[in-house]
Amino acid sequence: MGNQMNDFEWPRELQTTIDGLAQGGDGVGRYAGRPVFVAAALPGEQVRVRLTERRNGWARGVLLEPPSNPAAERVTPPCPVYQRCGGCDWQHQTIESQRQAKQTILAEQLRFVAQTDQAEVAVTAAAEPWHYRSVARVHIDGRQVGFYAAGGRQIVEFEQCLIIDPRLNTAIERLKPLLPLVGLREISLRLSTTDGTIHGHLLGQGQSGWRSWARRWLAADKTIAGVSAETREGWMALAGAEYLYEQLGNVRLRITPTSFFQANVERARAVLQQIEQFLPLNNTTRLLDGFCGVGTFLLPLAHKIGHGWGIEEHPAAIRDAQASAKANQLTNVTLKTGKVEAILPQLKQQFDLAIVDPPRRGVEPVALNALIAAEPTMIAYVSCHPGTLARDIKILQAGGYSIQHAQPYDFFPQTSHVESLVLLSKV
Ligand SMILES: C[S@@+](CC[C@H](N)C(=O)[O-])C[C@H]1O[C@@H](n2cnc3c(N)ncnc32)[C@H](O)[C@@H]1O
Repeated sequence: MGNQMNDFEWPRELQTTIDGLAQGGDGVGRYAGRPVFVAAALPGEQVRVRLTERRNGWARGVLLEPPSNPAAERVTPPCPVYQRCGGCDWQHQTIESQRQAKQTILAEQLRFVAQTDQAEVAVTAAAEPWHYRSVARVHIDGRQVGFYAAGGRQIVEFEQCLIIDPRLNTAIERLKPLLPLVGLREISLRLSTTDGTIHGHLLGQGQSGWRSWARRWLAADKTIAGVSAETREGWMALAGAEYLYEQLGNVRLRITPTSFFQANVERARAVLQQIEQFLPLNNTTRLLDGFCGVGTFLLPLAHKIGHGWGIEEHPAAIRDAQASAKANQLTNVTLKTGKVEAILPQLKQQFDLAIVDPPRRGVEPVALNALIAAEPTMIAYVSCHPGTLARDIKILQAGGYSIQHAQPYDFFPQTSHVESLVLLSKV
């Protein structure tokens, strides 16, 4: 328990009424004026809570029993390992209320952190609530295969995960009889939604026997197109195809096993389409894609612009983007390896339009200031964390930008993760 020296004495258990949902997914109640974050609790519910973390200004806890007055949005989670597996924290509420909550969370972050009332948050753009993930990262111990338990490293086995693509469930079932494999701790399986092939990436203490095991896996399951392993230097191919490919717009993107690529590819396509509609691209446009990954947004837009710049810190992802640019005959892109905060200030390049899609920690202030200095007329900010998004928007607003459109995209139904697209334009 994360107790701290307190001047406020929290009880072990308490009763409260939930009045909202916090970024991060918990219900929020109050005790002696201080917020109490309660897992799996919904607004309006009166709950009895056992505290698991007590701080001076706030506490966190879990339900002692089902709420006495369950919210109308409460549903029975369909997954048999719900709350044991650390995967889906919001299966206890309807998909409609999840989406409404994501909208509220984004609106509140923009209001309270970015301090803007000007932003109207559009209705959450939604897609398939189940079986949407094209990546599954399973942990392995001997013959045990599963996901980590909530808040721990214990493996929770499952028969059919309800949020991964059914083809990944089948591949995991076919994999089990081939185990154990000495030194194997984890496999990341990625499905190409374009051609249905799967790539398996092995993590652990690699052994000489892994290569022949990989060949056996390929022979046992025809959907597995390639197997690779993590190494100290990066990665190595063990058997079959080295790369996976996904079609986005009119571009076929190459994806190395260690490169970031979106886990919900259908939503990534929807965001790309929306960016394309928002940004007034033409054949003289100078477009920046900060945090470009394998070129997910930049390359499909390249045929519509004058010149594009992509910046990405992971060398393998930039090599993928370069290979895809070449294979798709896109000669009007400059791809730079390195941190956006280091490269952008040095580029001294003006842009007409910009896309940024940073990790959860958001964009460094030095990079935001360099972006402002580059004077794009519009910025499309794709975010996986509403808090850091709102913090960064505050800086962009001070730099002369205002929000034109803000919308959550439901990339991860059944979870509290909020992905959003915000369009800003120069005032
Ligand atoms: C959320 S992903 C987006 C990638 C790409 N836009 C896509 O949709 O596939 C963020 C990317 O930023 C990269 N990254 C993280 N921190 C970075 C930094 N400081 N500078 C440049 N790239 C960074 C990661 O390697 C990752 O590829």
